[in-house]
Amino acid sequence: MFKTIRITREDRGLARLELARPAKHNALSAQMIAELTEAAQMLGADPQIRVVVLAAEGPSFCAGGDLGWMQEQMAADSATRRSAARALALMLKALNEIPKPLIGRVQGNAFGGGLGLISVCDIAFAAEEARFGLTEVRLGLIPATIAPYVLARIGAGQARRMFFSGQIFGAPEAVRLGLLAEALPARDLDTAVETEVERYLHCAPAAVAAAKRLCHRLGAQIDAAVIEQTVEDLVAVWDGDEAQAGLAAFFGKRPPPWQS
Ligand SMILES: C/C(=C\C(=O)SCCNC(=O)CCNC(=O)[C@H](O)C(C)(C)COP(=O)(O)OP(=O)(O)OC[C@H]1O[C@@H](n2cnc3c(N)ncnc32)[C@H](O)[C@@H]1OP(=O)(O)O)CC(=O)O
Repeated sequence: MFKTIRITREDRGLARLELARPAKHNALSAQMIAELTEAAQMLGADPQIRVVVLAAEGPSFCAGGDLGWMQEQMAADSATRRSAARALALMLKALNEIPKPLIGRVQGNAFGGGLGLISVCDIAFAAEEARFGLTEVRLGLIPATIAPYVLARIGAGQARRMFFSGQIFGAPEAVRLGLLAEALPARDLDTAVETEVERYLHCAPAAVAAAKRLCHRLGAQIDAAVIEQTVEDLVAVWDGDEAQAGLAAFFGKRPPPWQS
C-alpha cells in the first residue's frame, strides 16, 4: 500500500516504520510526506502497537525536504504552495503526537527535515559516523516547519548556531546537544534500539502514553498558531531569489553564488 515507506509489525507490540527512498537519500517527497502522515496516524491509533521505531533504508537516514518538490512549489500558485508546506507541517505534527514512544535509528546523513524527524522522536540512537545539520540556509532556505521541534529539543541558544550557519556536525556533538541519546559503532546500533524497545514494552502502555502527554504539555507549546506561522514562513522563503539560486545550484552540482 505504501511506496516510499515500509511498516513491519511484530506481535510483541513493536512497529518499525522505515523510510524507503534510498536512491534519493530518503528525501521527503510529497508522497513520502503523505505516507508518513498516514502511517503515524494509523500506528498511533493501533492498540496493538506500543512502541514505534523510525528507521531508514540506505546510506542516509534522511536528506531533508525533497528539493525537486520544493522547486515545484516555487513555480506554483500560493494556494498550492501553502497546501504543500502545510502537508509537511502536519506530517511532523502527526509523528510528534504518536501517543507511544517513537525511537529513532539513525545512520548516514540527517540534514534539514531529517534532523526535524529526529527532533520528533522521543529518543534517538545513531551510528558514530552519522552527520547532522540544518543545511537549509546554505541553499537559500530556512528550517521552518521543523523549527518548533528542533527548538523544543535543543533550546534556542544551540539552535540559533545551527539555524544560521547550516554547519554539519557529527554524532558526538548531536549527543552533547541532546538530539541523540547515544552514538554507537554501527554494528551496535540495532542492539541499542532493541534494548530501548524492550524497556518500554515492559511498562504499562496507558501510563507511558500519559507520561508522553505530560512531557509535551510541560515542554514548549507547539500549538496550531505556531505551526501555521511556520507554514507561512516556508511559503515566504519559496518566494525568494536565494531559494531559486540555491536549488538551481544544488541540481546543477555547483556551489551557490554566496558560497565563499
Ligand atoms: C524541511 C525543510 C527543509 C529541508 O529539509 S531543505 C533540504 C536540506 N537537505 C540538504 O541540504 C541535503 C541535500 N543533499 C546533500 O547534501 C547530498 O545529496 C547528500 C545527502 C549529502 C548525499 O550526497 P552524495 O554525494 O552521496 O549523493 P548525491 O548528492 O549525488 O545524491 C544522490 C541523489 O539523491 C538526490 N538528493 C539528495 N538529497 C536530496 C534532497 N534533499 N532532495 C532531493 N533529492 C536529493 C540527489 O539529487 C541525487 O539524485 P540523482 O538523481 O541521483 O542525481 C523546510 C522546513 O523546515 O520547513
